[in-house]
Amino acid sequence: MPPSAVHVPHPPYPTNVPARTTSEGNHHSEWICGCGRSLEWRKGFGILTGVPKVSRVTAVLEIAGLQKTYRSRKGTRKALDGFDMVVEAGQVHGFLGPNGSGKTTTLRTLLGLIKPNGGRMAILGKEVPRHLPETAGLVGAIVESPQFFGNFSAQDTLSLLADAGNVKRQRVTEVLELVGLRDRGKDRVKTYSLGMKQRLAVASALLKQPKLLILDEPANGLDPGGIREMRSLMRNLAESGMTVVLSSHILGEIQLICDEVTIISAGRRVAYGSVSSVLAGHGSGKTKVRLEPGVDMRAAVEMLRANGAQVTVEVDHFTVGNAGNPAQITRILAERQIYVSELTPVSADLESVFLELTGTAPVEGQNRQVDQTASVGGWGQ
Ligand SMILES: Nc1ncnc2c1ncn2[C@@H]1O[C@H](COP(=O)(O)OP(=O)(O)OP(=O)(O)O)[C@@H](O)[C@H]1O
Repeated sequence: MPPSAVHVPHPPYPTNVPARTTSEGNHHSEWICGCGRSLEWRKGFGILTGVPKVSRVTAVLEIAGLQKTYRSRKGTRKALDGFDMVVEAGQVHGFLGPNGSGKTTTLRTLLGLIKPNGGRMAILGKEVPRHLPETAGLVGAIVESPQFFGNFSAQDTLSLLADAGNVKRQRVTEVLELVGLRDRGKDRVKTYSLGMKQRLAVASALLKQPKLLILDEPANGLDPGGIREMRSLMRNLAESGMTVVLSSHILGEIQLICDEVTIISAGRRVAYGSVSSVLAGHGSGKTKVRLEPGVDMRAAVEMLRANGAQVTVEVDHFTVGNAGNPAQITRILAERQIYVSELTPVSADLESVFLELTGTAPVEGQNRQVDQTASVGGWGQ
């Protein structure tokens, strides 16, 4: 059945129906028209058959099986290899991946700047690129560093964009305030620092009060204070109902700010879900050990090292890096009448999980090449 035959305009967006996730992490959602009928033609779009239907659309962004191969005289390069992504309404969603993993390709494809070779995408319940004209006004995006006229001020730049997009001039003042450029809004852009230009870019993406904001490295060039301000801006926007997709290499920042993350490697999704669930699946392999007060920590450490443990000593505790079975630690120490008062697995942080999942952890004595984890299909062949 062709889409037009069943498509009834959807309720504006989005609903508060929670997404459901299986133990395997599969996302289950059903696409329902305003009339309440299921859009059967979307069945192949990441929807599992035989799954009970939720009553409304909850995903602001849904990508399924996206494929993109760049072709040139030199050969082909597979940038996206069946990539999937789901972003629920009102989230700050981190989009992470090493250099060359396919993030920009995904975002550019989503915005209609690149044609995919396969897969399906929908923004705010509408398939793109077919419905891009309807969704374009609802999406604000900075995918590559935007170029501004150096002789224009931020205010001139935004006013021009506002006029072109039928946005009220009042909104220019609001977005300048939001991104912290109020006092420099009348200065020429060529006098701006990198971070100030970045703020202007975010302001331009916010002009239309988009429902979905896509930002590629928004913290690029920002000072620590600016990064913190950007973080609270993102959170405030999400709290006001906007959905924010954030691509960044600053993983500590992502861990602080994002509700959920999608990790891409070699054009495929390798992990997704809430930050805590992604972390929960990956222990650090380290165990923190604290001894009873007054016990000789140095003797305990020596004993463990003699048994092959990799121990890092901190001020009032130590960490064993390779304790496959933490009971070994207590056994070795107890044999010498040394007793532990704390034995805690150290949880992984997003950076170490990222490095593990994407295979990009530095290896001593090796210079990893950017494409080392990519699936390269005959470049130069
Ligand atoms: N126009 C192009 N022609 C050929 N190959 C391309 C083109 N654009 C991107 N690629 C290749 O596609 C792959 C994915 O690139 P992409 O820019 O999507 O990565 P990325 O995850 O955004 O990287 P980064 O974090 O460095 O910005 C890379 O191997 C890149 O070299």
